Amino acid sequence: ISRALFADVSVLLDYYSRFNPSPLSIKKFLDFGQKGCERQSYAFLRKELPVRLANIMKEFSLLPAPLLHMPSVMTVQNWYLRSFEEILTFEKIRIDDKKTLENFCETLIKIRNRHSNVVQTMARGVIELKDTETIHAQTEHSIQYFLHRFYLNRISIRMLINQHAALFGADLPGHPRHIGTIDPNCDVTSVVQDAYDNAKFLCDQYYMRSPELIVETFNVDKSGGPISIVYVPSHLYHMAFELLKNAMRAVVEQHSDSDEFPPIKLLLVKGREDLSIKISDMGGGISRSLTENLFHYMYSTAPKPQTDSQTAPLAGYGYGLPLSRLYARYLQGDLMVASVEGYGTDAIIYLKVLSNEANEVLPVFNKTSSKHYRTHVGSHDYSTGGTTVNQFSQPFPI
Ligand SMILES: O=S(=O)(c1ccc(O)cc1O)N1Cc2ccccc2C1
Repeated sequence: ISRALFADVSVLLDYYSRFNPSPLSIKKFLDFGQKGCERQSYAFLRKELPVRLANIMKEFSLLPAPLLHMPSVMTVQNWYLRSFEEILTFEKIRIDDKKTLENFCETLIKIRNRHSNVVQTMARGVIELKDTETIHAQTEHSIQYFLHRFYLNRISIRMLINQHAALFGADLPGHPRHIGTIDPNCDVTSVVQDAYDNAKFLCDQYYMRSPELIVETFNVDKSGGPISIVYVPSHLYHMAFELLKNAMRAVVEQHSDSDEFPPIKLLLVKGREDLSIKISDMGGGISRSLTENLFHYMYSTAPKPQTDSQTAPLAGYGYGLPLSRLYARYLQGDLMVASVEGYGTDAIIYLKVLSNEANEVLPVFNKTSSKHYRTHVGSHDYSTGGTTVNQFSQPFPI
């Protein structure tokens, strides 16, 4: 980028990163989709998208220098810079005639396509870093912290673009009753069943057999009808598919020499506040010390050659679990894994039942977030008798 242009862009980055992103609830998305118009969406997005882009782009510069200078990370940064500039060209335009609205929508779709491989490209950047140098605790913490926020920010930007393109753009029309990517009556049981059918298909292809699924549902409002919420079916599908794949793999590998598998149990309960989906497998489980690694982005997406079956079953887990948890957290839900080593694992998805409570959760660039890139994760404030790391970072002479 030419020097003058670069100076100009960094001024704009500073300006837009000073605004906090404006979270929308799934109810607001729904109401706007049913009665909002393209001009209003345009007026909102041409400010909100630069704000969300600038907030995460400022955080890029806080990344540990070694990662920041990895070729793949530089590539992703350039995609963000170009997209940021392209949207800003609409901030200067006064008129919002039909042609401008069309150009805006085309620009959003071009940006969505440019960023389609961001997850893989960033993953490659982390692997490039791992292959060039050892990663210290602080660096690992900063990378984990950044990637959670970076992917959450990306989910939110793609949600805004997808809604605008689906409602006003040339995107293929989805379900007639869907509002953009949102289903006002998302039938959770049928989405989860779809996820199981597809995971089963893959499992049968790879292992020649697969465990059955037993579904139990409870609806506290006793309506007796299907359990449904206002939600984004593609997000729910992504989460359920990931957890069912993990459960199937665990059961098949744990019971490889027996001729029948313990079934995977899925409990679906719609409470007053939470809709919970618990997926229980008897796949042998995982120790507590390894459970936290399940959500680390450090594990390469290309699985390491498994030396023996004793090595952690999580290597090569790719980003499926951490990204699935971000989809849940994006609209104030959550995803948890509770394992009983030697027996099996429960994985639970929590979603908000009330659409006005399902607000976007958006990372904000400020002093608090910047602190996370500086604090020293090494000093502990608990002693466990093992190698207590003290401020001298050497074990006490015992
Ligand atoms: O770590 S797990 O307990 C496990 C983790 C997440 C999940 O959703 C379900 C799970 O079951 N598990 C994954 C796996 C793969 C191969 C062999 C054995 C195991 C055990």
